[in-house]
Amino acid sequence: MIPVLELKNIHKSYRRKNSTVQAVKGVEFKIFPGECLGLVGESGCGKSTLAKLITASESADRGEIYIKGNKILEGGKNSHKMICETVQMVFQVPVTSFNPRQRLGNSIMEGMINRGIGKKEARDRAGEYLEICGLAKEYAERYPHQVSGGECQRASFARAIAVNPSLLICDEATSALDVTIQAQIIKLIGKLKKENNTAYLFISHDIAVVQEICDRMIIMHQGQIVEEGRPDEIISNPKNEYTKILIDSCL
Ligand SMILES: Nc1ncnc2c1ncn2[C@@H]1O[C@H](COP(=O)(O)OP(=O)(O)OP(=O)(O)O)[C@@H](O)[C@H]1O
Repeated sequence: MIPVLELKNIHKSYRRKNSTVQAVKGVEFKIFPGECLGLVGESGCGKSTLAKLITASESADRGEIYIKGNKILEGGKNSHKMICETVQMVFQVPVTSFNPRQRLGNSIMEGMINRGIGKKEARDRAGEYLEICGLAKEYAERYPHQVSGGECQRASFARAIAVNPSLLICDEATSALDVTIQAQIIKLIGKLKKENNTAYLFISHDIAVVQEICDRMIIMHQGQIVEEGRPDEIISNPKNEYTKILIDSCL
């Protein structure tokens, strides 16, 4: 089976005024269709950098990224198109990812219209996706500042799933939600995984949530993968010293 996403020996550094930070050092992993991969690690270990590299908002110093078997080329038009068609992202603070002057419904419709769906159908579907994500259709008429953080997060999931992505990257996407909304979103992720074969890269500090929804998990420490495996196995029998500390501090 061809992975939806494959990272090979990825390195990324950031240059600061008087120093260089090695944010990602030789990271490799694959995600297959319908699989949810959890990415866990302390603040600053390079998780968001990986998400930025996958969506080409940053470019790697070294290494290769493949989406559905196709190599992503920096600045390549085809690569950009493929990322847009295949990958969607949901962020921790969704309000900043919405255009403040656009109603939520119009933001959700945008991706569908870009894919050739008629305006009327896109509008109907936007309402349906909002409902799938636990919001009334009427939320389509609201602006981002007129909804709560949790509601905005659900609208952001609606926007992401409206274009039926093969890979959905959730970067701390459930961290700011209260437990009931979080449970709804987790249920939704499970449903989409099963029904649409959507693959997930689920970036989180929350090992308990990762254990609940992820098929595999990766532990990152200082830019490197230090452990990889099934969440239950890692949590009950961590092999790496850092993993042990992380699990003890989280559970
Ligand atoms: N644009 C940038 N310029 C310079 N350094 C950066 C930049 N972006 C990230 N870094 C540094 O790279 C390292 C990895 O950052 P990254 O945001 O990937 O971590 P993270 O694991 O996502 O952290 P968090 O969980 O806090 O979001 C950190 O040391 C961070 O300070």
